[in-house]
Amino acid sequence: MATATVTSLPEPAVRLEAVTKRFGAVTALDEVTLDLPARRMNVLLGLSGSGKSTLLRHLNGLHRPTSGRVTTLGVAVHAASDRDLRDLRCRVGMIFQHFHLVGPMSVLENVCTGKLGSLRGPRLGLITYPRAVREAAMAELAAVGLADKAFQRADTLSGGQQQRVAIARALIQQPTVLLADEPVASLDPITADGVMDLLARIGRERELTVVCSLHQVDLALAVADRVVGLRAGSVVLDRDAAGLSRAEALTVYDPPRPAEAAPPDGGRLPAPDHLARVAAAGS
Ligand SMILES: Nc1ncnc2c1ncn2[C@@H]1O[C@H](COP(=O)(O)OP(=O)(O)OP(=O)(O)O)[C@@H](O)[C@H]1O
Repeated sequence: MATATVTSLPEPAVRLEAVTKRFGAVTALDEVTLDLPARRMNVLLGLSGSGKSTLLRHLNGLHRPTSGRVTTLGVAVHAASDRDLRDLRCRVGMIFQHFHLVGPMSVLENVCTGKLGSLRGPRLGLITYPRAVREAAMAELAAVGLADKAFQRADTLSGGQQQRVAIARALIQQPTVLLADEPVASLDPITADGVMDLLARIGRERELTVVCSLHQVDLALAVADRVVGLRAGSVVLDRDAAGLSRAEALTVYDPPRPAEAAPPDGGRLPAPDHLARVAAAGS
């Protein structure tokens, strides 16, 4: 299987073909086939446990599928060597719900750590990073509006500020794809709006392919170009956000009917009739 890295930006940026992921008896993803367009804000919606994080983690090889194919930026992730994955991860940034900053470290050094994947050898202390990296980190902090916090300990910042630092840490990699796993789930609604606005604006300005899981439907509709809905590991909605109504988006959260109750092996739930009608209305 070829796993060559490509230099031009493929379209779609991400392709999943019949991807199934099982954790023991649990089927987290069930035959997911999906294309995510390049240079767009792609939002994943779905109940807790529907498979959003699992899907995201397949895109940079943090998970490998039980079966099926995952292609990110032209790299066959399902078959990639560790070295191919390391190279891919230099082009695929990731941010998380709980920020994953090093609390006692300065904000600026936290941003510099985003470059560790492409620097040789360990670094300890801001001064051990090349000047060009420190300057790039300052520029990214300015881009997220936090240049004045550069020399403060990361754990003295608010949650919204910490997530902005995490965004700056991802941006210093100069990624082509940015994965965001519930980036605002720990934030109050106003701060969440601000962080998502920032993410959407930077994504547009830098022509990033963003893949972001969210729990807030209204926020998703406000920022998304494409909305993908997951239920019990299956795609039940895959639409451009333009023209997608709130009611249609909310169908992602419809409970399965009793006849669709998950079999003991955690197998696939069939899509309800009304979702088929929603899909047909959008085609
Ligand atoms: N490492 C793992 N080991 C075992 N089961 C897992 C693992 N990761 C995920 N799962 C299971 O896979 C299913 C999908 O989980 P996943 O975290 O992808 O859902 P999610 O939609 O991201 O949920 P949330 O919104 O709560 O983060 C769940 O049943 C979960 O318990």
